Amino acid sequence: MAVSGNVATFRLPTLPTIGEIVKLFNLRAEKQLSQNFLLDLRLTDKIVRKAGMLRDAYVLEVGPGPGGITRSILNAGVAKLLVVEKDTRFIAGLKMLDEAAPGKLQIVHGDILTYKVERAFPKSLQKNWESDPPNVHIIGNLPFSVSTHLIIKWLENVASRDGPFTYGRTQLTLTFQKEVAERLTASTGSRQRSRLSIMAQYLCNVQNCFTIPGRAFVPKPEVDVGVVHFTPLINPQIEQPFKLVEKVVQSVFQFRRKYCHRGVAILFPEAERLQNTEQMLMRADVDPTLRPSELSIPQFKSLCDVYRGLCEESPTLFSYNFREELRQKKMMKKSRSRACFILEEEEEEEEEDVEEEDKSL
Ligand SMILES: C[S@@+](CC[C@H](N)C(=O)[O-])C[C@H]1O[C@@H](n2cnc3c(N)ncnc32)[C@H](O)[C@@H]1O
Repeated sequence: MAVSGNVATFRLPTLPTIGEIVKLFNLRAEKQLSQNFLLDLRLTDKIVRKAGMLRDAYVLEVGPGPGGITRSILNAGVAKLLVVEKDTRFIAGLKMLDEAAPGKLQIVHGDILTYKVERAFPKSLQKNWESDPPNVHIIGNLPFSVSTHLIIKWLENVASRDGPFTYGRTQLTLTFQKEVAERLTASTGSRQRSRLSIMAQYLCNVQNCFTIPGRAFVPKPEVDVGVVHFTPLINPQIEQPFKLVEKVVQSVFQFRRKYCHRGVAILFPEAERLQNTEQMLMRADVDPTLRPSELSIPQFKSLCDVYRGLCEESPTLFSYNFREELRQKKMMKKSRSRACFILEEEEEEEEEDVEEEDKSL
């Protein structure tokens, strides 16, 4: 099937199926690398359609593996496709695709976490941030651990308009574990609303395109997969440095089942906690008894703006680290009562919540 709606001018010649490529090159999926392959080209076509119009586009595919999505991208009539693959075993199979699509495919054996995307394509593709997105796209079905790490890195790049966003508002189409895809797109008040929802949505228009059942992959992962499309916003909904937004959002969601004042409080050293928390929530006009998931992005914006003001008034505030304070308190207690060390109830609760939030990023 060609990409629907587009009259693609390029079609790959008949090639061995992805399943045959996997057998031919003995590409057994490595469990410790969380490799799961998509062999059904109708599905890979569907993912690629969600990236938008790719005719004459410059595309970076992350983690092509045996090349299912790679074929669909080439068939969409792109000008250039650059693939970054970490596992050398896939390079020979990808070279077959290179021969079938001369001049279109560039294979990089490397790690996307360190690859310099800003050098991948010609500078002439750059567009103003305020213009339509450039004809540059990133597509990938990566292991979940990598894609979550990567999206946080790339969101920071959106904020600073560097890395893949040197070209302008480069669009991303990436897969995530279904639950992460739901968090990325969760709206105010929903159960899945989390730190990731705010960080993604204040910077991008984020769309949960569709879910791929785990059974569509070989080998079958334990979970289903969500395909998510990101288009950076012209104007971020919060105009503060990424690290400041990250700190406020992370703190608020630290105690996700409690009222939001609990999370806001940990932005401040113990000595001035109560007073500053009250002041911050009042100035930001945020009801302290809302749960973190009930806060809208404009409310996070107010919190970030007020916190920025407080940091300007007190220059050491931004470097304050609640966990560090907690760790030092624990160490002092430990040394005071080595024989029987009992955590106070509230600290235990805080520790549990901190751990719980770490798990549910
Ligand atoms: C889940 S498999 C998907 C393969 C293929 N795209 C598909 O859909 O069938 C993930 C692929 O990403 C590659 N990969 C994992 N970590 C990577 C990294 N840091 N940089 C580049 N590729 C990576 C793996 O080797 C593997 O080929």
